[in-house]
Parts: sequence; C-alpha cells; structure tokens
Amino acid sequence: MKKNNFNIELQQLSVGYEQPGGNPLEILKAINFSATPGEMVALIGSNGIGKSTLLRTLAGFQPWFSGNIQISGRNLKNINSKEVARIMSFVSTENVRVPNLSVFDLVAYGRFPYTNWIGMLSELDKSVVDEAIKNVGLQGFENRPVMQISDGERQRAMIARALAQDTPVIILDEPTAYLDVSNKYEIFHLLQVLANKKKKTIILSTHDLNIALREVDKLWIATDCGNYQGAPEDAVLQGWLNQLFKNDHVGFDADEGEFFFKKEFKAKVKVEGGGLPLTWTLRALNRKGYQIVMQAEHDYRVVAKENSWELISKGNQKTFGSVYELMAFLETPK
Ligand SMILES: Nc1ncnc2c1ncn2[C@@H]1O[C@H](COP(=O)(O)OP(=O)(O)OP(=O)(O)O)[C@@H](O)[C@H]1O
Repeated sequence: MKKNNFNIELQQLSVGYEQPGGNPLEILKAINFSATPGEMVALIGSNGIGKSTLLRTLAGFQPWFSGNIQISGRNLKNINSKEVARIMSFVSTENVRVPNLSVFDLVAYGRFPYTNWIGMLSELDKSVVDEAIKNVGLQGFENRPVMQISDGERQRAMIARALAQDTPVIILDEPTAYLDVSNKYEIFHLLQVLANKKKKTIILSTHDLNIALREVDKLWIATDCGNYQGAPEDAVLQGWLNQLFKNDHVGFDADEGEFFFKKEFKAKVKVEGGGLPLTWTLRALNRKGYQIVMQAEHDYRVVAKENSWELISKGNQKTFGSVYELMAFLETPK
C-alpha cells in the first residue's frame, strides 16, 4: 500500500462548462475546500447544484475556469494523466453494460496505470485484484458477469476497481445511490475503514444526509448562498443544514439531527407518557401535522402507555391498542 501524503486543496475554484458560442456556464464558484490524508469527506448539496461537476473536475476529467486545484502543493494542471491515475481513482454510479465482462475483469481494469503496454496482468496485479475483491466482500463473484449482479454488488465491484488502482485518494460520485439502507450503511462503513485503517482520502457525494452526518469526518456543503467545509456537527451548529434546500418546506431539526417537512398544523396535542411509546407517538403526530404542545391549552390530550393509547378531548376518553388506531381516529372527520 502506498503511503498517503496527498493534501488536496481547492482554492477559489470556479467550475462549469463551455457552451456553444463560447459562453462559459459557471456552475460553482469561489470554492475553497480541502481534504487531508485519512479523511472521509462528503460533498452535499441539492440536485443540480454541481456536485458531479466538481468531483469530475477534481478527478481531472474536465477543465475548470479559474482558481486552483492543488495536490500536495502541485497544480493538478501540471500533473500528467498517468501520474494522476496513480494518485486518484474515480468511482461513478454508471451502469456497466459490457456483455460477458466478469467482476474480476472489471476490477482488473483498475490496474491500468501499472500494466505494461499490452495491458497484461502480472502475478502481483492479479493478487492486488484478488485482495480488492476480498476487501469489498465479493469473493465467489469473480466469474459472474457484471450485467448479472445486483446494484449493491456492482457498487462494491466499482469500489474494488478503485482499490485495485491502489490510489491514496478515492473520489466517489453518489456511491450509495440505488442501494437499500443496509447496503448504504455497509458501503459507508467500508469507506470509513479505508479512510481510518488504510489512511486513504475518501471524497464522496451523497444525498444520504442522515448517514453522512453520522459517519463522515468533514462535510463540503455547496449551496446557492455560499459554501461550507468543516465537521458535520459544526455545520449543524452554524445552521448550514437549513441552507441546503431552496424549498421552504424542508427544514433541519438540530435537536433530532434530522430533516423534516414543514406542515401546517391541524390541531394542538398535549402528550404524556414515557420511553419508546412516547417517542413514537410524537413521531406519528408530527408526521400527520399535529402540533405538540406542553401548555394547558390543547385540542387533544394523549397518554401513551406500554400497549395502549388514551385520547382525551372535551371530557370524552377513548382507548386504542396501537398508534395506527389512534391516528386513524384522529384523522377521521368529526
Ligand atoms: N455536460 C454538461 N454541459 C452543460 N451543463 C451540464 C453538463 N453536465 C451537467 N450540466 C449542468 O450542470 C449543473 C450541475 O450538474 P451536476 O450533475 O454537477 O449536479 P449535481 O449536484 O451532481 O446534481 P444531482 O444531485 O442531481 O446529481 C446542472 O444544471 C446540469 O444541468
């Protein structure tokens, strides 16, 4: 394994596309982000803000307008593509549609910066590929055609390809898109192990904000009102999570550490009880748009017990056997 002493710095970077007629289409500007060895970074921002554009630019796949990308003090523009391929690997979510391409072959493509001119794999290359496949838990899949494996397995194979490339920096564009929750966590965990134990720098874009908030060392946040980098916790404390979406209906609850949809309140409910029944009764009431109040003035009072829910309103009392029944009653037009 190569030692990672690559510091990445984006300085006043402006990225985007040349348009027909030569007009520059600037997508993100004045970006000042950095990543140090062994750090796991998540780039977050709303749809279309420019995450893929920024990551592709960082990986050296497209030119930028102004500013600098510095890799350990060297301008990326001055590093030739072969050397870049030994520093950074790039994982996208693109579906691989090559008939008969096996998982082993896909991962072996990662060895391209090291193979000879006819692309022959040495014994060392083969053992690196085997090791990469093992690291992502795909042993036994080596001969399976990539077109016949699941999205989660393909995502692991793509990460294995980056591991086979054996670069100190791995850039991943939405590595957890299309995955179920368990696979999302597994991929985040795998990437975290690579950052913590192998000291790789992991830079990924994601829409899995709740997982990113819990798992990464640093957030790069791109918004219309400016950009932020720092610990996820600092981002919350400084109110950056509320800047993420242009939509006024989505807010971030800093106490719960979760995003929520702002709704108009239907009625005021005072809730009593304790433990999990209380927590999940509050969740259900929130979900359906009831305002939880502590004070005496309320439309309903709910007492959440272990296996029953009492609803008191205007002197009447009813008992329910589940949150579902309670909510169904509340939602029935009176
Ligand atoms: N090749 C291109 N030429 C011109 N504009 C492009 C090109 N590719 C993307 N764009 C535009 O650049 C903007 C940013 O796109 P990008 O894919 O980087 O956003 P993103 O943050 O990754 O979005 P998402 O979260 O939806 O994947 C979009 O408005 C998009 O339409």
